[in-house]
Amino acid sequence: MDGIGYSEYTEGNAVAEGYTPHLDWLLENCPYTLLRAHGTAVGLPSDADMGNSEVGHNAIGAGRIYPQGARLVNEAIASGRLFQGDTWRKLIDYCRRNNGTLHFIGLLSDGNVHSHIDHLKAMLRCATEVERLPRCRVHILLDGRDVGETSALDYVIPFEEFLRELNERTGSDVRIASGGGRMKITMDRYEADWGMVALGWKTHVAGEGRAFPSAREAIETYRRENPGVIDQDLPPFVIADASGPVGPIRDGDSVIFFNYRGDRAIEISRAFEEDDFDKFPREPRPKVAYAGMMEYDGDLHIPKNYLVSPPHIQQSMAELLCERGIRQLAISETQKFGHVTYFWNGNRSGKFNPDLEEYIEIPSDAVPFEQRPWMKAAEITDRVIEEILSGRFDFIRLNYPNGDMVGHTGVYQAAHIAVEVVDLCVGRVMKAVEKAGGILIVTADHGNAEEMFERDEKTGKVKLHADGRPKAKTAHTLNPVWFIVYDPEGKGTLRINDRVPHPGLTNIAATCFQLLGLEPPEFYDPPLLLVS
Ligand SMILES: O=C(O)[C@@H](CO)OP(=O)(O)O
Ligand SMILES: [Mn+2]
Ligand SMILES: [Mn+2]
Repeated sequence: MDGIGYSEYTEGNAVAEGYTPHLDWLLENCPYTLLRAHGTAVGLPSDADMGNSEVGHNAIGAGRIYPQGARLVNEAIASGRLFQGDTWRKLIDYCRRNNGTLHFIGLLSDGNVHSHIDHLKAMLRCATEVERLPRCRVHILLDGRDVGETSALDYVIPFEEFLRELNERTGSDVRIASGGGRMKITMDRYEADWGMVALGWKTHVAGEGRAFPSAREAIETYRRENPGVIDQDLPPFVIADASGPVGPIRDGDSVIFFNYRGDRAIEISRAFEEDDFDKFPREPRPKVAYAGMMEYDGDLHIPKNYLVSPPHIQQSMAELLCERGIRQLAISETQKFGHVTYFWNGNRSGKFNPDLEEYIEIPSDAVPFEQRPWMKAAEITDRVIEEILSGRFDFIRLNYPNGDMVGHTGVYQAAHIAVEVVDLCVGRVMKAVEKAGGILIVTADHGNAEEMFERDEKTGKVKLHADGRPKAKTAHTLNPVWFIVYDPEGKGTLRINDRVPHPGLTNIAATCFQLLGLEPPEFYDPPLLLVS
């Protein structure tokens, strides 16, 4: 149940306020516990970091905690290693030799899911103060999904001030060159909508699009013209002065995509790197040196050059279950397909053993999900029931994206429907599991839909707009998630082991081994159940 967490608050809680008879029944009748799904429990820098799907699925699949991208980049910057590495040197030398510009493209916020603005600032400082590059350009993707839904100017205004001060001090010329909402351009994932990447290319690379004198004016104008639009959906813009766009990407330039998380960074990286590329016409396609903050796909080696090495996740559960001959199915719709495959398997896209594994992707709708909160849950369920009853698999993992994808829209009524849809489908899966003589685990990778209104951190009170409406929250949460075991035949023989210290997502893998009758690897975090 992606993005369905537990919160004691009921106001703005689409899970508590939704009609969820199956979930209610499970919590009434089955062993369950709450798992930590954020912060250090999933390898993030601090417990102030909310959970997300990458770290959540990595943790579930890996069975133990790995320091994650956010932490690895912090460390590489703090130690100076990032700036001594081959990739940084190569990009600096390339644009210096060609009298080119150093470009940065990425998500401008401190959400710490895909990126962190402090990483960008540290690189700009080094590029100007230390490397003495005369010119840098920044292409900003507006967030509103991992941070407040209309917080773009809270980042853009201080950032413009930071650039002004930096330019004054170093004599360099650093400017914002283009941008747009992250759900409109550049950050598509799992090939759901290449059109977004094509539009990002046109904006950042060609410098084509509606022109504004500054990012601030672009944002203010778009908000005035489209009342109610939230940052992630703001249209693209190009910054121009009297002589035209200030920062198209040209031959001899270097480009750093500064997001560290892979799913939404792979497509744009492919557009920069692949010679045989047929997803959209790249006109122009400048000769540049390109690098990502991290290696985004460890199997396909995308991109070729990266600044920081990703966590090297090994011996994740899918791999070890293959070694034990367990036949496995992974299933979801496009929006979360990579989550149950690529993230679950430690950020690798290939199978471990094609004879034992099958991956099913149900194509997602390409619409804003508040318009289709049911998404493809029914289709996923039809298919999984067929597969459960076929007896072809020993272990099935399934992701319902609704709580998360609809939660991100900030539309409360839609989130309500999303949660009820998931509950309805869980009910259908329960029946199939019972018929097949299996066991069902119901859990989640992090919260979202259980907290649809912003709350004051100190008082816990819901924040309100001037007109009294609650402020929508689009981001993930710090809440724990349920871990419920439905064992229709077991007659109460399974119990939660209360002695497991600080249970979190990383305890799930060993628990699956336990339920499959296998000894869990001793380097996994301990299983959650007592089996008697
Ligand atoms: O949509 C996304 O990219 C993230 C939020 O930034 O959500 P999730 O981690 O659930 O995929
Ligand atoms: Mn998720
Ligand atoms: Mn999400």
